[in-house]
Amino acid sequence: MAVFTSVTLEDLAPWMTQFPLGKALAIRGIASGIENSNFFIDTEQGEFVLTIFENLNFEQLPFYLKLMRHLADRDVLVPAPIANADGELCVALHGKPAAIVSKLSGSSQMEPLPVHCAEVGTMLARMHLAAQDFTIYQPNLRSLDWWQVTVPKVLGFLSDANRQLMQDEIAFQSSFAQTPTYRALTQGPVHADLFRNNVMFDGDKLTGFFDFYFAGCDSWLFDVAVTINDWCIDLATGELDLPRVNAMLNAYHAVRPFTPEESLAWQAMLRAAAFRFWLSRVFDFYQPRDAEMLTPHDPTHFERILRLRVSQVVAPLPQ
Ligand SMILES: Nc1ncnc2c1ncn2[C@@H]1O[C@H](COP(=O)(O)OP(=O)(O)O)[C@@H](O)[C@H]1O
Ligand SMILES: N[C@@H](CCOP(=O)(O)O)C(=O)O
Repeated sequence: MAVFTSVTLEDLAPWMTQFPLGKALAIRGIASGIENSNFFIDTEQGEFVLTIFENLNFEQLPFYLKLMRHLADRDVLVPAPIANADGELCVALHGKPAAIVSKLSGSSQMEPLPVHCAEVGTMLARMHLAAQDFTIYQPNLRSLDWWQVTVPKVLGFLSDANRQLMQDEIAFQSSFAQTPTYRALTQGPVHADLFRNNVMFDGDKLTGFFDFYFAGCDSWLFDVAVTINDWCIDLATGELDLPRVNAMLNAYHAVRPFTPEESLAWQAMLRAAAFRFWLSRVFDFYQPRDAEMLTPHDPTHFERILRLRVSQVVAPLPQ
């Protein structure tokens, strides 16, 4: 279900002449993925990934593609978008925006150990630092403003207990966002969806972060919290797994030390990260998008995580 627009080798031949990759030798649709049409392409210069964007438009894409190019140029492991002869990273194919990026080797590590979490922590800190001088601004489009307009749309679908939880959390997060602690958090471009399925490993070595299409400017700590909530938990219960949490946080801290304000904000940020994905999953569950034939992600997973992050005191950040 991840090839919404089909492309043949014959379609590709004239289109590829604008890229410095030689001839396309083979093309294979990629089955996973839910947003875009993705293909592996073999060219005379090696293997690449072709993406046809099904929802994002030509105005929206430069932020994501230029951010990936900026990071790749600074040795952060991400797919490097390939420019055509006019220097463009995004070019129409079958009337839709399309891009070619380098192919990361390996596969996703869905049962990570502390060693994998440490790799992710190190690269995440390097990514935050490397993106500091990226000049294009786009907010995280799934942040507080989106939460505030989306919560009223889903409240009617929820049980009394979940409606209460959602109302309490949006009130808590709205007032937390006004505090000096929140305002002191360092902000910059963040991935904002760095789940296990968006990172590649070759054995224990990280080969790259990908799927930057939820990226935007937000607090670095929010990015860390999103990542911890997916990589460092017992998947059945949502409980934090301390060996993995410590591995990721210590590795991050060794590259980009956490600040005292970030320590104060840590628990609230873990709540924010759980809330963000509970809300989007509830929204997708009750208001499925057109033409989607996919099983929506389970919202109860992040409801469980949110309840835990609200009720349990979390261990402090390394200082
Ligand atoms: N640069 C890349 N290198 C290697 N594999 C990739 C790359 N980009 C995407 N893929 C593969 O394609 C799949 C779908 O990509 P993804 O970005 O998750 O799609 P979608 O945006 O449609 O959700 C990934 O799970 C991965 O296997
Ligand atoms: N990670 C999000 C959904 C985004 O899907 P992705 O496959 O594009 O990362 C979630 O789990 O709810």
